[in-house]
Amino acid sequence: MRVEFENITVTLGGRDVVSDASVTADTGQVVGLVGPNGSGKSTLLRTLYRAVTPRQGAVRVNGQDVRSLTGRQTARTVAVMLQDAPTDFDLSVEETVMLGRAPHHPTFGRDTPEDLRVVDEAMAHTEITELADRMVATLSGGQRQRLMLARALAQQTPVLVLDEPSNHLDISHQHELMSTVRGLDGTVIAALHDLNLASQYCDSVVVLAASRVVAAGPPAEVFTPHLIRTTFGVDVRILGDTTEPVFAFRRLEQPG
Ligand SMILES: Nc1ncnc2c1ncn2[C@@H]1O[C@H](COP(=O)(O)OP(=O)(O)OP(=O)(O)O)[C@@H](O)[C@H]1O
Repeated sequence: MRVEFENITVTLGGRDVVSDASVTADTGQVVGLVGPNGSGKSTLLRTLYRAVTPRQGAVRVNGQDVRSLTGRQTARTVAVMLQDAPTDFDLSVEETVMLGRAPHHPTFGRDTPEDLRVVDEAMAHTEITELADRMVATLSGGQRQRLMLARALAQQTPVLVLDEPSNHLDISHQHELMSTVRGLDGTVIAALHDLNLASQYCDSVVVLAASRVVAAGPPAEVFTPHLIRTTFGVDVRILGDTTEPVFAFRRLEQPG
């Protein structure tokens, strides 16, 4: 499904925290949102799953304004993996992944063999099968993050939103996660802090700074030393070749 954010402005606390942002993710693409803390990445994502209403603009999924979808239709269309997953619910890992099936059930419907198959597959994909009977509260940060991805995968939606999905993951699981989402058929939009991960796994990246989109396109074109310096305030050395650049960052020397 094609996702379009069209001239989105979001006002919170009397301030435009997203200003006139337009972003398109074509069907099957992985699009990365990058930018400094507070630049508006999460807020822009929230407009897609209707946790925030834009003051101006519209978000469309395959041409349809998300505001015209029911809650159930939204849950069947967009799955969300948040950066700080709640931990205070008294459920096992498997039961939590099963929550992802809820939008596919009739009200008070029972779990079907198909639900169990999808849940098993999602747990295997995210390497949490051996944790299936553990209570969520006992998991480590990284295990919890993989659980939240499993729940989102079990939802089997054509659009997946990831909000800083890898902040608790070790390096191997960061790559595992990105390569899992890369291998999905659906459209993925992810807020990412790691420019190397964004560069390696995203078809295109969108750079937000101070609530505005300042650049968008293929990572190799967008992530220039100039853009990284002006947006993030760090110097960058680019290693490797131009098709697979690797960034090494260094704090800007202070003048004087
Ligand atoms: N409910 C709210 N009321 C007032 N301001 C808010 C609210 N929610 C977010 N903001 C502000 O909006 C701005 C953008 O926040 P947002 O979480 O979208 O940024 P972000 O780019 O995702 O940041 P980070 O990289 O730190 O996660 C921030 O200045 C934040 O403090």
